[in-house]
Amino acid sequence: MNVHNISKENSVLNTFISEIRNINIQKDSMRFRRNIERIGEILGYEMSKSLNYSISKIETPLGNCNIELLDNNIVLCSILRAGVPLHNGLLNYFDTAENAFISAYRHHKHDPESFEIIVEYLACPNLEGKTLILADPMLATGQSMLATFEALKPFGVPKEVHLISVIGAQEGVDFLESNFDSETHLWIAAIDDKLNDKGYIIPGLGDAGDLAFGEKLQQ
Ligand SMILES: O=P(O)(O)OC[C@H]1O[C@H](OP(=O)(O)OP(=O)(O)O)[C@H](O)[C@@H]1O
Ligand SMILES: O=c1cc[nH]c(=O)[nH]1
Ligand SMILES: [Mg+2]
Repeated sequence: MNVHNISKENSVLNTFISEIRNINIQKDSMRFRRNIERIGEILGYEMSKSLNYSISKIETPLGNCNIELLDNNIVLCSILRAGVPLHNGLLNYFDTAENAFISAYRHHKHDPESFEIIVEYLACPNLEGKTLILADPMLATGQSMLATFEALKPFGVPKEVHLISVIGAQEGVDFLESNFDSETHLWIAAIDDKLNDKGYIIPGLGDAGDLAFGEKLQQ
């Protein structure tokens, strides 16, 4: 897998990452969602540099020019719930992308430290030969990303797969590296050191779904 850790280079991205992590600023859910969206825009822009382009002739009011435009047929798939603002950010840049949504949540069976991933809702176009972007802001154990990717398999074989995440734990990145093929790309805005015993990223930011949309009752 090709891992692109965008925060290796300083940029305005650092501001948005610091705000979603900051215990005070993150309480403003509108700002939290907007920051995730802005990070989605930046990750999408960085990812776009790896896509395929071909020359188009553009007529301006004063003449013609050639410009290389995106060839890829993109399907943008986000993991509910926390993926929604990230999806919006990516869709801001990939105007003609097709869209897919899939749900994944942690179901705690007996104790708070063990869980399984439940995939229930799935709406997806044909993926055959397309460029699949699978987006989820938090990459903790990596199990949601893998479970959703497996659930998408009946929809066709994508030409390219790009995973997009905002904050990951090194453990989750390693898990994806051993479960996705070497051609897959991971575009990520920050990689943290570890997970706690409940599978939360440390230092991370807390619960992204709750920060974006409010607390939910455990099922
Ligand atoms: O890498 P993993 O260990 O699988 O964890 C990451 C998952 O956890 C969060 O979702 P959560 O289950 O909190 O659902 P939510 O988006 O509805 O809050 C996050 O959005 C990922 O989907
Ligand atoms: O740290 C984490 C891990 C999973 N889901 C989150 O929202 N945060
Ligand atoms: Mg989730």
